[in-house]
Amino acid sequence: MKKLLRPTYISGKLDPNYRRRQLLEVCLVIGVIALLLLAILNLFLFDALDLATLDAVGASIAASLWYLLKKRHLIELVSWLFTLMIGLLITTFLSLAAGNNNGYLWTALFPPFAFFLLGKNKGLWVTVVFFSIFTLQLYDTIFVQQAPHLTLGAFLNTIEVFVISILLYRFYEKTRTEANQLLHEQSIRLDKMAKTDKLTQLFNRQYLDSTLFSLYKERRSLPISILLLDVDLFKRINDEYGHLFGDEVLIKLAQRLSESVRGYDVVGRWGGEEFLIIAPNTSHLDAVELAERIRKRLNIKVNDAVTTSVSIGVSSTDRVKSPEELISQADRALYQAKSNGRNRVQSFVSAVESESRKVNNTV
Ligand SMILES: Nc1nc2c(ncn2[C@@H]2O[C@H](COP(=O)(O)OP(=O)(O)OP(=O)(O)O)[C@@H](O)[C@H]2O)c(=O)[nH]1
Repeated sequence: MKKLLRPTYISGKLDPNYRRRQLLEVCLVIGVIALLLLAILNLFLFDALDLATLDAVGASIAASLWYLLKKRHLIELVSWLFTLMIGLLITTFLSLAAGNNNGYLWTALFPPFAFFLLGKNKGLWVTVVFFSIFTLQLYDTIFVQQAPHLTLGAFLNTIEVFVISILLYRFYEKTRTEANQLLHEQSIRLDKMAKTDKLTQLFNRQYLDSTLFSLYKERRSLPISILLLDVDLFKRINDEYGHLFGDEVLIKLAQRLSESVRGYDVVGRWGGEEFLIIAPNTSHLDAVELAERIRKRLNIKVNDAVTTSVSIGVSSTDRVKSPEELISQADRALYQAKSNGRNRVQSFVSAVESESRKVNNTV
């Protein structure tokens, strides 16, 4: 019941509800227009008030379903009501028309709607129930009411077509759902690959760039801070223990790094042995504190001879005019941290102060 009343919103063409919604919308709009026209014809041309009333009721039901679909986004509920409505329409028509025409051909329309709108399992059960009712009606028409043009052969042929169409439509629906599912999983996998750095499994530079740009655009009163982090003397580790060992160290550092940040921080590999942390809604002081905590946690004893250390440059958006400037300030701070002896955090603000102090002393 909860699922029936849960609104679902329109997303891209990969959304399994996209085409269901389209089919329902088209059918309901056509239904409202056709039923209103029939009501007018029945009232003014054929003087049949009872049929005109029936048409008007049908048009109101179709319009209400359209409202539930378009304005309330209740696609599950509308799918069920629409399928049941079609089933009722056909059974009512069959019992009115009896065997006077080939009206039972309308039953062929039921499975495509039921399977497409309700899925392979619910569609199967609903179709079986309605086909059983149609079969009983047909039996009554042929053998009880002795319809003139229908024979035992017609009855058997119809049942055979019922069974085959149930099997075929279920097969098509299964194929369609599986293909959709596969596409969906592939698009998730591709999306992940496009964002991820292969070695460390952190976000890659492209993703960091685009995230920083969009966060910068949407920033509010609180600043965004970034931490640019570089592993110290990493070349020595590579030279002494080999590139593969260097890779393992990078993976270990990346793991520790992602464990050290808060859930809303974005961590990625900026390139080589450099990492970037984007800390949204974080003041410069808080970012420096965060950097200090990270620096301590990344002092990892990799083997008896090697303990890693990192240098970190910190900058914040309250002092910049663009994301590029934010990066360049963090880069300058990082450079200072390296020049001041490595294994330290350098805020851009104090980096500038110490640079200007140096200039003043020289003058
Ligand atoms: N194993 C491994 N090494 C890498 C990777 N990317 C970059 N490097 C190495 O990282 C080293 C970076 O060295 P440098 O830029 O000289 O800096 P450093 O030795 O870390 O010294 P400082 O930055 O000044 O502390 C180079 O030897 C690169 O080859 C990688 O994916 N795997």
